[in-house]
Amino acid sequence: MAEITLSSLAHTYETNPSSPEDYAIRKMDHVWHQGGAYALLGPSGCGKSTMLNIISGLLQPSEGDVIFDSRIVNDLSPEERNIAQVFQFPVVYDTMTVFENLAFPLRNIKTPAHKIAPRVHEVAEILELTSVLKRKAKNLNADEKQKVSMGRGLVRDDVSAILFDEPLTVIDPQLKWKLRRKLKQIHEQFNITMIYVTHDQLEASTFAEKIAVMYEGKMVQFGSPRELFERPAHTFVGFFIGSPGMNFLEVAITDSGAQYGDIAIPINPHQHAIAKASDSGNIKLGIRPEFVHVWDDKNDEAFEVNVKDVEDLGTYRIMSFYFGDSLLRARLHEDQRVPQKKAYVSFPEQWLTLYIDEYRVEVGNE
Ligand SMILES: Nc1ncnc2c1ncn2[C@@H]1O[C@H](COP(=O)(O)OP(=O)(O)OP(=O)(O)O)[C@@H](O)[C@H]1O
Repeated sequence: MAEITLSSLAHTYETNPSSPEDYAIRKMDHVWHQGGAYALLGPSGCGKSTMLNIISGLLQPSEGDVIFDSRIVNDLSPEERNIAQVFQFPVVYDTMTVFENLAFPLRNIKTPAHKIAPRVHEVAEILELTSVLKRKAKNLNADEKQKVSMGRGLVRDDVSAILFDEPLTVIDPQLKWKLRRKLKQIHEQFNITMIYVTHDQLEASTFAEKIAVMYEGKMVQFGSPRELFERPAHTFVGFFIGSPGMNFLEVAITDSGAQYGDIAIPINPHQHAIAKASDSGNIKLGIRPEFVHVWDDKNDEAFEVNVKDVEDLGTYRIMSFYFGDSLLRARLHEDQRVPQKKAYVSFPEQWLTLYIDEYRVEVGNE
């Protein structure tokens, strides 16, 4: 078991990188604490697999160090790093039985014979593989094979960490939910560091205590699911997390607040001061649809807006409306009056976030 530190880490697949865009991982520092349940979340191509392969030792970073506790492990192989990795597609030995597949990693590290069967049975029990232990792996279906693959990762209790690279992609949707819960249970039981790569926010937030969001080779936020939702540190996090994502308005900063076209929007004084001092031409206001206040009646605090449509999503509704030239969204509660052509909305100051060059400006008391 280990704390995994990435120190000044960067990786490029190019031979002569000339710009930041040439890097699959841009220079970064990060610590994965021992025993954490983490998700690495981001869209296709943002660098998730590259990061995982650098931690496991399948890939050598172009720059920086991978440190397990206080030891630099850059030159160590995955076996020497003691990392278990579970991939998108099952890695099992077809001609072996399920029992032999699960026992294999233990035999590899010369586990005494009397300890092997109890451990294999324990892991098989958790993954509900007990009834197929004697079956040849080639006779299993895709779900069962992937469970065996995961079991092979989980069977050793001496690993530094277990890395999962989209392990539930091939799994039937019904079983996906169950397996995610199992992984969580295993994490609680064995206290092993787990890093789980996914591009699915639901998968990430049901599994992980903390989520690292990657975007264009950068880790743009590392926080709890709640932090990512309430305080997105980067516009990408606001856009990517939540359904629908955050609303954004490109604004100018005036002496009194933010200005969107000819509409003045009051903002937090601390954020206002920072924005005023900035010479950036890229300033945005963000607010989640959940935090847009939709009033039943006209009042001094509210902006009058034109409603485009209201989508019924069962327990709630999403109202799309025009604010100046921008199409924004607000979430309506089940029992809330549904506005017709006109609606009255306001943006509560505590939920209005200012972004300069795509990064969030902290509010004074945070
Ligand atoms: N072996 C390689 N050679 C060259 N470029 C690569 C290689 N592997 C990945 N890349 C590039 O590095 C960037 C990051 O890829 P990576 O596979 O790490 O992303 P990812 O977030 O895991 O994506 P996905 O979810 O699609 O697997 C992408 O631009 C990709 O095209």
